[in-house]
Amino acid sequence: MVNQVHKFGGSSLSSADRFKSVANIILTHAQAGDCVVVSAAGKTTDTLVKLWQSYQQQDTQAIADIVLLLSNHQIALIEQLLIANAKHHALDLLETELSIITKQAKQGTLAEAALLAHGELWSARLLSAYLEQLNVSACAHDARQLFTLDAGQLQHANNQQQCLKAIETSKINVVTGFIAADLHGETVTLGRNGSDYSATLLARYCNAKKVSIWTDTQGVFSTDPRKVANAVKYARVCRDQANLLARLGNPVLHAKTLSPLKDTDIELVVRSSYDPQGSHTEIVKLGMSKQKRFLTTVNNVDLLIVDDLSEGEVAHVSQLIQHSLHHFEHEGEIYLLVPASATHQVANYFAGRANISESNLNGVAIIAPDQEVAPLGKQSEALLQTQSIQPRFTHYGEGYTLLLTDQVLESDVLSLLHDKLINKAQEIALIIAGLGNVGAEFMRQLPAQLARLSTDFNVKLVALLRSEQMLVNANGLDCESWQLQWENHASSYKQADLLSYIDTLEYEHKIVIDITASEHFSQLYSKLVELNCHLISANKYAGTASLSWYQTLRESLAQRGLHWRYNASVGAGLPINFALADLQNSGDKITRIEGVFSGTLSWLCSMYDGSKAFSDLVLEAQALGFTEPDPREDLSGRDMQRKLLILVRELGIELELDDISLSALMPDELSAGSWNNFIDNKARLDAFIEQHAQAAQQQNAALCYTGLLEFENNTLNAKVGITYVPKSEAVANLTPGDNIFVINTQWYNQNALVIQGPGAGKEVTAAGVHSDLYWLVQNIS
Ligand SMILES: NC(=O)C1=CN([C@@H]2O[C@H](COP(=O)(O)OP(=O)(O)OC[C@H]3O[C@@H](n4cnc5c(N)ncnc54)[C@H](OP(=O)(O)O)[C@@H]3O)[C@@H](O)[C@H]2O)C=CC1
Ligand SMILES: N[C@@H](CC=O)C(=O)O
Repeated sequence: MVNQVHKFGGSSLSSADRFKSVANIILTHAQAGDCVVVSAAGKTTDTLVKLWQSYQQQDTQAIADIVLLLSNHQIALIEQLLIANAKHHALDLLETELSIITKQAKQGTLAEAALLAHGELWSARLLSAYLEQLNVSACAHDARQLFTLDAGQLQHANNQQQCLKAIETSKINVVTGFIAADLHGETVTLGRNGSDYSATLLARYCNAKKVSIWTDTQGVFSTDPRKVANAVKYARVCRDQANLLARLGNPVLHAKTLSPLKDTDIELVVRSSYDPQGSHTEIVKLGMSKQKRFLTTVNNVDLLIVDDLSEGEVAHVSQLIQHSLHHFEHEGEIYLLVPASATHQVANYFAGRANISESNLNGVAIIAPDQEVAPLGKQSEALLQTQSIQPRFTHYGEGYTLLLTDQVLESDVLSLLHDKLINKAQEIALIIAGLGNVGAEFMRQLPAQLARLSTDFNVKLVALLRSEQMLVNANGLDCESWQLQWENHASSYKQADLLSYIDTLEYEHKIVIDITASEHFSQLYSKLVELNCHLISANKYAGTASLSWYQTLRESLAQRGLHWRYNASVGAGLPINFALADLQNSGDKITRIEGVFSGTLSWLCSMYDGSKAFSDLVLEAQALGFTEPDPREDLSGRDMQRKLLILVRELGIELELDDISLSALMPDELSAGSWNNFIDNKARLDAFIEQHAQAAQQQNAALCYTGLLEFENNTLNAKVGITYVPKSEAVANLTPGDNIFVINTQWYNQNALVIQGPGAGKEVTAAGVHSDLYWLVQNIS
């Protein structure tokens, strides 16, 4: 049974390395019985078209040159991919075919479609032979044996029978795209982007479940990402909008590609063969995804008014000019939007029934949910006028508006339209994990923050999570009354439930905010990134996980263009990460960071004067919301060690947590066992501290807990631990709870840059997370 049809275009097969990547994709994504539809390698079809033109012009020298070019290209591919008999066989066949082409060109018997078909035939044969060489059972099919047309009409019943008979269920079936045969067995082509069409036809004939169009873009974007940097890739697009995009000239999908899928449940996915693990776009049936906004450009078109247009004529002319035509009714007339290069041919076809109404037009189409079309059209006209661009023709259709003008719209104008009309409407989903000390405060601050953001952005809170329960609403939760909703509607969940919920969220951007203290939750990050979530962490576990895990996470974030903010994980609300990034961006080099990076330990050391037991102060710090959920994480120095590692990695230095030496502010034996056990033995902590405090006092110093990162003779020294600091120094005189970061750099050498202020506490930490959220929303939209 054919499970999937994969289709690879010319750019996916443009070199031997690309063929190898395609084979890898097949190895991971295809199974026996699947079909792989291929286009001609690289620019082979263009070269064959040039050969045909030279043949028509009877330019024998050009014919010889082009045949040599084709031969060299194919020989290079074969030589680099095949060995032994497979190679010799492929080279022999190629030589025979090229000499037949040369002979037919001399005799005047070349046929255009049969000539163009060679590109796909070469690709299918080569890929199939290469797969066999990799011990993957594969066979090549010439689609002229599968698809027959009679007077331009596909013979569906017959074709289906042919396909079901020919496709081998125990092999990977590599099928030529783009070509078919007529009733006499003569080659016909399926038109521009015919290989995509071949793939969906094949899927229909073989009852496949899914078609994957592997291309050089990651999917369907809100606009052309090559022209507009802020273009957003959509995870799901409805077939009707994809169809409209195609008819209006958007190059990613073509209207013909979609037609065989009508009334079927076959899934269609557009994904990148350059980034096979990356995210993609699913083209889904109507109602399975919300309608989106798109901006697509229309270049070099003419508008024809056609009289007495009968049913099927547009499809017929589209077939004739090998381009999907869009037609619409406007002020009582039927208009055809025709590429200027095809106007002559179209006008000839209608023989006196078509008049050119406007010519040499460019412009844009905005595709949007019906109710948004009119206001968007008006706004775009106004925006174009601010750029001194007057639309020559404006049409409001079902689900789109078309604005045509004299001039080609450049990237700056498209970016303006996109930012104002498309991006601003994009929805951002917030998923918040952790509603404890800091999380609850974050929620208290959220309504005011969302109100601030709402003037420009569409941010919705869609999930709240604790360790065992979650509260979700894909349309948005009311963040003022979350506690009440939690009491009434929170339900237990498993990680798989959470991930599948996030996967189905129909938002352009998703942000997961981790305000847990959970290592387990941080281990979900890679899956969240696969679901295209941006991340914000107050939690320090991901930033201090093993270097290999951390680097893999960073790579997959970068591959997907996702952000990860974690400013609150060090210094709570203090802008330490921003400062380090800015220093480095300015070309400065950080040579030393020293200070106190724990609010809890700063508070404890400053408050301790012997009048109160140290352990009682620990409980007070806990009640003030300074400590980690288990304060031993602070007392052990582990929390400060984590913070230093986060800073070190921020500087691009590759280090593991245990490379930072540590001495604890408590006796080692108290680290094991339960918190109650610790409380039972708190006298040992008090004695430990008392001893250190006296030793410090004898040196006229203060008992402090500090961290240090320095480079000496190119060697890195990173440590956290107990220090006796002379009482005259700033570190010994901190306001209780303050952090201090003393930063030396190339430019701040003798006179250090100092960042100091509250380094723990729920308000400042929650505010630090909000600062990351604000930054992220500004930067993703
Ligand atoms: N306090 C401070 O000044 C600062 C704290 N931070 C960091 O902020 C984070 C939160 O600290 P704090 O609020 O004090 O911690 P709390 O223990 O008070 O709250 C933790 C929250 O996380 C939830 N949680 C735990 N595990 C999971 C999980 N697997 N999935 C979803 N939710 C989970 C808990 O849910 P449940 O109630 O069900 O257990 C709880 O709501 C920590 O990482 C801390 O290091 C960072 C800077 C400063
Ligand atoms: N427990 C931590 C809280 C912030 O990360 C500290 O005291 O600094």
